[in-house]
Amino acid sequence: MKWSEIMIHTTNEAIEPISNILHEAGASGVVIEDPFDLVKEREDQFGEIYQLNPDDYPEEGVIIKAYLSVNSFLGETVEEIKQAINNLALFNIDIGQNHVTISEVNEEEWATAWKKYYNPVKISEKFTIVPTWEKYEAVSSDELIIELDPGMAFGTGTHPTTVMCIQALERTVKQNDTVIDVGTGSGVLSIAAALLGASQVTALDLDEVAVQSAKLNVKLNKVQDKVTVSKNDLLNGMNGQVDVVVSNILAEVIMSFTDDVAKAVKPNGYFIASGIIQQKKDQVKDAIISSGFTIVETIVMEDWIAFIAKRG
Ligand SMILES: C[S@@+](CC[C@H](N)C(=O)[O-])C[C@H]1O[C@@H](n2cnc3c(N)ncnc32)[C@H](O)[C@@H]1O
Repeated sequence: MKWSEIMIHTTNEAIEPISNILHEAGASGVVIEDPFDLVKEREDQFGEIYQLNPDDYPEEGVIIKAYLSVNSFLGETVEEIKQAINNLALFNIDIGQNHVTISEVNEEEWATAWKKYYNPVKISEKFTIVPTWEKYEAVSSDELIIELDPGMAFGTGTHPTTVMCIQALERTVKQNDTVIDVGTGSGVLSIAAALLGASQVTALDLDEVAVQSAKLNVKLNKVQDKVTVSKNDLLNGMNGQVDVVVSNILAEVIMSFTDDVAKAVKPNGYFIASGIIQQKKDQVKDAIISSGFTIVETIVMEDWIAFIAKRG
């Protein structure tokens, strides 16, 4: 099969909405080239073990690459993508240079392009994320390993918004806790919660592709006895209360359902909210506090913020 590579030069803030647009347009996976990854490696903060080529990275902003199968309506698909990206500006999302280029590649190149950027990576004190196709031996006996095949869902486990959630889960989840993961993507956060000792984890996503991907990864990590994956819009229709709700979604979405989260969290339980771009930090914080939470920790990574909030 022939593939066409679409390349969009944009901003950090626009990664998630543009990735969603590309997924909805049928793109097969999305690769993010972010110059922060290079800096991160130089700092060697978490002992990352891969080499990156600076020539592949933009000097400012990020490049999002995705692959579309070449068919008779490719031109229309590309136009729809461009239009949807332009519309993001209406929601005050900074789309930066918004430079879009298209080129053709074959299937073999696509397979390499995707995997080149995804290697075993230690993302927190306890967790190392390992792509299913890589061999990896644990370095220490208390290291926790998450094997992942994100397929077309968001959640390679290495995005700053995900990393912050995993670090927050490490600090909040206790043995036998119950957890809800809203917007599970590849299922990475639910798997992390189960490996940290949660007895029951509910993984929810609106996107059927994510639901299938999460189910696969839950089995791969042998936590299917603890994690249930379902298609659901945020917390709609959910009953009962849990110890921890974790959600890595856009700031606007977080703000839209903080009251529902407050109903779903037990007194003294936690809400971990991520996917928040710096500029939206105060708005999201206010929304979380006005729903009855106290912010106990603010985590910052690159342009992103995550909150650990406790219900009073
Ligand atoms: C940024 S990804 C996070 C994936 C994963 N939890 C992680 O941390 O890497 C956000 C996910 O939220 C899902 N999502 C967006 N809106 C949603 C909604 N209204 N209800 C449930 N899931 C939603 C998307 O499909 C996507 O999989």
